[in-house]
Amino acid sequence: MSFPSEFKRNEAQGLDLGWVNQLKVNRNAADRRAASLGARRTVKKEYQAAWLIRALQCIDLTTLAGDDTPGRVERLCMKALRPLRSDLVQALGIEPVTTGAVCVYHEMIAPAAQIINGRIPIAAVSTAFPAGLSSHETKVREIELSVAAGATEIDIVITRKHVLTGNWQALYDEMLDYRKACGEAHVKAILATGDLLTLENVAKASWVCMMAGADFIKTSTGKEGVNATIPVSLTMVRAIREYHEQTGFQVGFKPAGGVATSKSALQYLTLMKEELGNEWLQPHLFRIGASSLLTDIERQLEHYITGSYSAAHRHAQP
Ligand SMILES: O=C[C@H](O)COP(=O)(O)O
Repeated sequence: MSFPSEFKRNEAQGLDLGWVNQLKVNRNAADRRAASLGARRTVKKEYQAAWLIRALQCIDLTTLAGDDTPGRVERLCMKALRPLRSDLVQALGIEPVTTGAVCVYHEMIAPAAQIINGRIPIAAVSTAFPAGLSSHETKVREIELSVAAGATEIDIVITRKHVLTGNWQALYDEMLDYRKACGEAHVKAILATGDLLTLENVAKASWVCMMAGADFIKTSTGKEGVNATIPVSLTMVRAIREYHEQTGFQVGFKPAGGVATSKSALQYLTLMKEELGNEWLQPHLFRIGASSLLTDIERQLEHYITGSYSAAHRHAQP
C-alpha cells in the first residue's frame, strides 16, 4: 500500500460557500503558464530516466473498456506488478518497481485481486462511471460493494449538473456521502473537466470536493471529448496548494485520459514539482490514469540503455 502510515488523510471541512463563490481563474494567465511548460526543454539522460521511473511508479494502470475480460485484467495486473523487463531493471541498477495501482470496473475487482494479492492498490471506478447519472442510493451502494469486493481506492464521478447549475451544496453533499461510503478506502473525485465549460467551474468543483473530504481530485474519466489538459491541471493543483495552505491537508492529483507519451508525463511531473513541490511527486499524492503510457515509458527507458528504440509491439501490452 503506497500511503505512508504517518500520512494524515484529508477531512471534511464544511462547505464555505462564500469562498467558493468568489473564486476566479485568469484563463489567459493559465494558458500562458501551460504554454511555457509545453515549450520547456525536458530533463535529459539519467535525470530523465529517473523521472520516467517515477512517472511509472505513479501510473494507475487502467483498463475501462466494455469488452474487458478477467484474462485481460489479469494480464494488466501482472504488468502492473512487473512493469519493466528484468533486463531493463538490471541495466538501470534499480530495485524492481510497480505501478501506483491498477484501475478497473467493479466487475473486474475479483480477478484483479487474485493476481494483485494486496501488493498494490486496486482502484475501482464507481458511482455510475462515466456519466454518474444513476440514483444517489445506487451510487452509494456501488461504492460499498466495490470496497467489500476488495477495492482500496474508489474513483467516483461527480454529478456534472450540480456544477453546471451552480448547486455547490448538492455537490458537497454527494461527495460527503461518497467519502463516508468509502470508509478506509481512499476516494478520488473525478471532475470530468471536459464537461465543466470553464476553468472557474473546475476551480470551484475542486474546492467543493476537497472541502467534503476527497483524498484526490482527478481530471477526467478518459471518456469525455476533452480529457486531461495542462491548463485544467494547473487550475486544480493551484486549488490543492491553496487548500493545503488553509487547512494543512495534502490532497492528491490525478490527471487521466489521453496521457500516453513520456513527454506529456514529464510535463505533468514538472507541473507538480513547480506548483506543489517534491513531496507531491510520490504515489500517495500523484497518479497518472493511463492505459498506454507505460509502453512508451518502457521504450524510452530501453532507448536510454541501448541507444535504440524497439517497436512498441515488442513490449507486452496489458
Ligand atoms: O482513468 C484513466 C483513463 O480512463 C485512461 O485513459 P487513456 O486510455 O486515455 O489512457
